Amino acid sequence: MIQFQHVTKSYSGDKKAVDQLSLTIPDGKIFGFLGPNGAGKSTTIKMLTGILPIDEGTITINSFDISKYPLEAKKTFGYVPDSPNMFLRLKGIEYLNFIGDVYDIPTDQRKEKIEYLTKEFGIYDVLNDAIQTYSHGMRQKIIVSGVLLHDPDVWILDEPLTGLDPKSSYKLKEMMREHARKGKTVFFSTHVLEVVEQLCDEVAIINNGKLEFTGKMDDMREKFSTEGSLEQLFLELTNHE
Ligand SMILES: Nc1ncnc2c1ncn2[C@@H]1O[C@H](COP(=O)(O)OP(=O)(O)OP(=O)(O)O)[C@@H](O)[C@H]1O
Repeated sequence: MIQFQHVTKSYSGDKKAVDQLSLTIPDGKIFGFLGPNGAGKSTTIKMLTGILPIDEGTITINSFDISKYPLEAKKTFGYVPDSPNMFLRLKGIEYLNFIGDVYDIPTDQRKEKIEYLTKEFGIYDVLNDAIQTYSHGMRQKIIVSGVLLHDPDVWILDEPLTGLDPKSSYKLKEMMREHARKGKTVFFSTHVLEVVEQLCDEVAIINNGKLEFTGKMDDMREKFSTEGSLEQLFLELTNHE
């Protein structure tokens, strides 16, 4: 479970990138964090994962406060960032073995899992190439494989489907469903309404740093259809490339 309590963040000046966000992400559900470009999704996820300090409020992941107990909190989650341009000089296999070392995954299990995951995502044959030679989608797949390799309880995914080919996107969605079915936590962000409609059990909508809505998908549809003030937001969430 993830809990945000009155979380606020400004980069500079008065404008708040995230403003008094309070939100609970339950276990056993796929939870979508939806908002147009610049709404505050990545800032929220960067605070959640301990990359950015929180100005005000608290965030707990499986009861560990990310500011007070960062190591304990970090052991419980896996994170796929929106930009997969990391560890570019490593070969794919070196990156996955590095993750295996960090999370103490026994060598025999590691080999089997790496083979399974990278075959599922169609990157097995390029594991001996440097990540910098990979396309955006392939870089994303190696990072997703790294997260799945250590199989954390809590998955935090920032725009995970952007840049994935349809087959890999389908596979990742299936894996997210399976993880939630096992009673684990899946929290992902997107600026595309259609993605949450396909995938989510529950959704939170953020706009200009503020929470506009949180609840079940049917209630979100109802809110969009009945509240005229949300029309512009709805257009921004549906009108994408
Ligand atoms: N490093 C930064 N310095 C200053 N302002 C920033 C920085 N990063 C983000 N912002 C601002 O904070 C606000 C929220 O940005 P954020 O990246 O969290 O939005 P987002 O919902 O993730 O958008 P996108 O869908 O485009 O990734 C925006 O107004 C953005 O311009």
